[in-house]
Parts: sequence; structure tokens; C-alpha cells
Amino acid sequence: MSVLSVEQVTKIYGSKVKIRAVDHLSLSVEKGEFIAVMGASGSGKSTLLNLISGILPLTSGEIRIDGKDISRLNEEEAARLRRDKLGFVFQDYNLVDTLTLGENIMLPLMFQKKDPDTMRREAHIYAKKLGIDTVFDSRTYEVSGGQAQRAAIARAIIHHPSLLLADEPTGNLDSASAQQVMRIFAALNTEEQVSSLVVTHDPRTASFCGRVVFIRDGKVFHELYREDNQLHFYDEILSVLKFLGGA
Ligand SMILES: Nc1ncnc2c1ncn2[C@@H]1O[C@H](COP(=O)(O)OP(=O)(O)OP(=O)(O)O)[C@@H](O)[C@H]1O
Repeated sequence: MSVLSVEQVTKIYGSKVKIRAVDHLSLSVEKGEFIAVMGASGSGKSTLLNLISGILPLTSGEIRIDGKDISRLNEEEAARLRRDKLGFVFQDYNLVDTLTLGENIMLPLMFQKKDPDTMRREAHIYAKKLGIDTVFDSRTYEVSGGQAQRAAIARAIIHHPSLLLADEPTGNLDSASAQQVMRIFAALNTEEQVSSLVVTHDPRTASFCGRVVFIRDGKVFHELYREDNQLHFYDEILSVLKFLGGA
């Protein structure tokens, strides 16, 4: 069973003037896959993420997460699905500034009402894994962007979601921090089989993934699978982007 299955999904915005943001799009993510979604501004990437996370209703089609049809959920069920099955990483980290990094990492476990000792222990395990244990008790404004984003990743996966959704996770980072963050994504993918969908404009970020899905006008335009060499994959991604840009 696929972790995510998007079947012939269409999203039309507006009533008088209709905008077809996503158009009969199909995509599936298998357990342990690490996928980048690329496409020009306005091609429908954010709409697709919002449909998958159940924030936006579909116009037609079907989306299943772990086999469960999310288009049939009521608001409360959709919220529970987001909380239990999905993890989110955003461009601007979305950490809570009044909490320490460690407390931010623990947040999903607080919602699961775990006891404080277990929460702290598990948060430390992830902070160590992501190389931010030394700033566990720091505030969000006392750490670098790369450290903040690594805390956001720890928070996104600490409850073992089925699917990690990331929207421009390296968008605010310098290139060294961006590479470090993507190496962490890749390691989590290999070591813990975290299935991830990463929306990005950056070909270097995408080259860490195993597959890149290119979207144009709300449709899947092309897909690339990485063989072994990241540099070669990067070149292939650039060629498709050049073609997309010129088309
Ligand atoms: N709430 C909305 N109401 C009406 N139209 C919308 C809305 N949100 C997005 N759109 C339109 O839908 C299309 C797809 O937008 P979307 O934001 O999904 O693209 P994107 O690929 O994420 O772009 P970007 O890379 O700039 O974030 C665009 O034409 C956009 O103008």
C-alpha cells in the first residue's frame, strides 16, 4: 500500500473566474521514498501540498494517506490525520519563539499526552541525531537558521508520521546550511525510512532526493529518478528546468 496516493486530483479556485490550479494530477509515494516537487511559480505546488494536508477541499479526484481517503473526512478527523500521520517543515521554521528548541521538538508528544520524562528523553534522542543537542535549552532567537530548521525537522518526525511534507525547507538558509539540512533529510530517509515530499525551487536541494516530480499548469510534466551519482542527477534536473523555463 502506498503511503500517499493522489488520484486524478483537480482543484479549481473561484466561482466566477475559475482557476484550475491542479488538473487531473496523479502521484503516489511509496514507503521510504524521498521525493522533490519542482515547478515554476504558480504551477500548483502549494495547492497540491494543501490538498494533501487536508487544509483545502478537492474539486474532484481522491487522495489517500495510508490507504485512508482524506476527502471523506470531516474537519475534526482531518485535523487528527494531520496531527498523527503527517509531519510539516516550512521555509520559515514555524517554531514557537517563547519555547526552547527542546520544548518545540516535544510539542507533538505533548499533544499525545506523553509523560514529561518520556518527552524529554525522546526529544534528546532526535536533537542528538540532528546535531542540535548542545542548543536543546536555547531559545529560537539564540540559534542559527540551520539549527532552527533542524529543530523543526526533529519536531516534524518525533511522532513517527507516515509522511513528511516540506515546503521550501532550505529557502531561508545559506548554501552550507541548506546542504547540511538536506543531508539530514537524506539520512532520516535512509536510516528511518521516513517518506518525504519536499517542494523546492532549488535544484541542489532536489538533487538529494530519489525522485523529482516536475509540475506545470497543475499537471505532472516530467519525472526523474536518481541513479547513484548526485552530481549527475543535479545536471539532469537543471536540464529539465531549462526546458521548462524555455517552454
Ligand atoms: N486561494 C486562491 N484563490 C485563487 N487562486 C489561487 C489561490 N491560491 C492559488 N491560486 C492560483 O492557483 C495557481 C497555483 O498556485 P500555487 O500557489 O499552488 O502555485 P505554486 O506552484 O505553489 O507557486 P509558488 O512557487 O509561487 O508558491 C496560481 O495560478 C495561483 O494564482
